[in-house]
Amino acid sequence: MTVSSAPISALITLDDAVVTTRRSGDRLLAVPALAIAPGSRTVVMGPSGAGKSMLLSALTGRLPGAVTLAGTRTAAPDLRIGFVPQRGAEALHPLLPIGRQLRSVTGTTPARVAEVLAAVGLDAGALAGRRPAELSGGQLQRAAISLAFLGSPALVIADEPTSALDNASRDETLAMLRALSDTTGSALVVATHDPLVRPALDAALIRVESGRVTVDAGTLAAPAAPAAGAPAPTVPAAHEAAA
Ligand SMILES: Nc1ncnc2c1ncn2[C@@H]1O[C@H](COP(=O)(O)OP(=O)(O)OP(=O)(O)O)[C@@H](O)[C@H]1O
Repeated sequence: MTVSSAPISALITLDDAVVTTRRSGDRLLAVPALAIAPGSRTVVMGPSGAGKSMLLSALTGRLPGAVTLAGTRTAAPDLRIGFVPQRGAEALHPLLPIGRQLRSVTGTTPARVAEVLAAVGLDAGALAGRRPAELSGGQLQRAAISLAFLGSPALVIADEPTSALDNASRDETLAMLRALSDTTGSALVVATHDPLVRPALDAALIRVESGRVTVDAGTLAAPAAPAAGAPAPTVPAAHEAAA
């Protein structure tokens, strides 16, 4: 496995990457060529067991111990990746109040946490002091999303972030992810079974079938570069690093 930290325009690339089991050498995933551009949105779709979660792991470069990755993976220097799991509770410590854990994980202030919770529609005054078991599934997913974006990552990866939600919470969550990726400039890669996710996110499409990854032609184009002299994408106050 080659890992490069040379400056590249893509956040992450995989070239001729193959994931196999260590014990039997069975091939679980093959990625001919894939690049995740800054600020892009991508949906990964495919049947159960096809290799969607394995592809997300391969993008992060952190794979389960039972498998190995061959080929070439490049990543932008100091790349920060936020993660949103299927159920928000999986991203949260079960015993700590929400506000306290968001503060301690990211080293930020209570005011900043309140700001970030407000950005995902949560009232910090009412919820920051509660433990995860005292929040609904939709509220937990919002808290997990705020945690994923809190560190201003260049890339947020989400593994079936809406599959445990009802339709209303799903639609709100997708709108939130889209708005956050727009306003923060973070790229977004979302694995899902749900065909509604891609149009809701206005995302490019990667298909995974029986471990084979294909990219819909032209859908992973990088976003338009800012005009010369244009300011860098602005990050709203709720997503700026704490002073
Ligand atoms: N830690 C592991 N060790 C060995 N094989 C694994 C491991 N994790 C997953 N696999 C295998 O890799 C293949 C792809 O699994 P993966 O979890 O990526 O599928 P998926 O497309 O995300 O499925 P689902 O939609 O059901 O979550 C499956 O055959 C699975 O059994």
